[in-house]
Amino acid sequence: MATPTPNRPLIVGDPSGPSPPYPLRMEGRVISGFGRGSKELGIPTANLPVDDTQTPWISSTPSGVYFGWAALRLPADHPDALPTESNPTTTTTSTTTPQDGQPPPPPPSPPTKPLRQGANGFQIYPMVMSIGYNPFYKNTVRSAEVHILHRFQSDFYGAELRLLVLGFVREEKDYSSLDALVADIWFDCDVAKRSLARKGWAPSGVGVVVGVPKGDNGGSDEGEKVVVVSDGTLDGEWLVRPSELVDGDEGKKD
Ligand SMILES: Cc1cc2nc3c(=O)[nH]c(=O)nc-3n(C[C@H](O)[C@H](O)[C@H](O)COP(=O)(O)O)c2cc1C
Ligand SMILES: Nc1ncnc2c1ncn2[C@@H]1O[C@H](COP(=O)(O)OP(=O)(O)O)[C@@H](O)[C@H]1O
Repeated sequence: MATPTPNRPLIVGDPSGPSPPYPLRMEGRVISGFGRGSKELGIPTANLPVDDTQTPWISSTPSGVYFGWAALRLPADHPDALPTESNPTTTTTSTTTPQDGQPPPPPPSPPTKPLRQGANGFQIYPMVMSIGYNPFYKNTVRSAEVHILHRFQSDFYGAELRLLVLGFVREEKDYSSLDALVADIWFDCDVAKRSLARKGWAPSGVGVVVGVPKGDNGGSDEGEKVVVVSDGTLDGEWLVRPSELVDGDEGKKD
């Protein structure tokens, strides 16, 4: 049994971008898990079916924590669904929020071109995920569960979720307490945010917002420093290609 992992790096991977076997791809509709994420941990995790006919790499990949980008296709009536591409409202540019004791930053210069936030109904978010047996809970079935680094106003069971997995953070562990597990997951979130906030790790042609905590010691203060990585160099087209799933078959939670 373990305490939170000490002295681990806050950034994973080379600045130029992911290296083989990454990126790895996984997709499906969000299914129910054991209902612990929100209630016990305060960290909701969207589960995807673990099926090696659909995701050939999943059975051989080491259990552990991974990070990358999630593309989520929310139903139009979901409170977090964005306007459609035909009616874009969002333009972005690189900016940060003020740091304590520092003068406010100059207003952002106008963007040279509007950056799309996604396409074909998909919205892109940074994510951190766990693949494995959750030794703290002693699961007997392997699960794949994703914490999207965004505060959603409501659930999205049944929504189509695509994952571009870009790197490995750490092995999964048992813990001496729930607090120790939660502390390590928050640190994983910080590692994902910082690692993705680099041009070589951000999708090209898409504006993405990554909240990075202000301090250097991790923490869960999402959004204290907001980094907008405009137009990275990573090929993210797979994330936003048109959906092949039939709507109306979302298998929503009762
Ligand atoms: C980034 C991340 C790291 C995780 N690391 C571990 C871990 O090291 N050990 C473990 O037992 N569970 C780990 N989990 C899994 C949580 O225990 C799991 O999300 C929780 O059991 C909720 O499951 P549920 O979706 O079935 O409710 C991790 C989850 C996430 C999102
Ligand atoms: N930031 C988020 N990341 C992942 N899922 C979220 C997030 N916010 C809300 N959810 C919703 O919460 C659900 C997961 O909650 P959780 O308590 O872990 O239950 P379950 O065990 O059924 O997965 C997801 O399926 C999704 O609908």
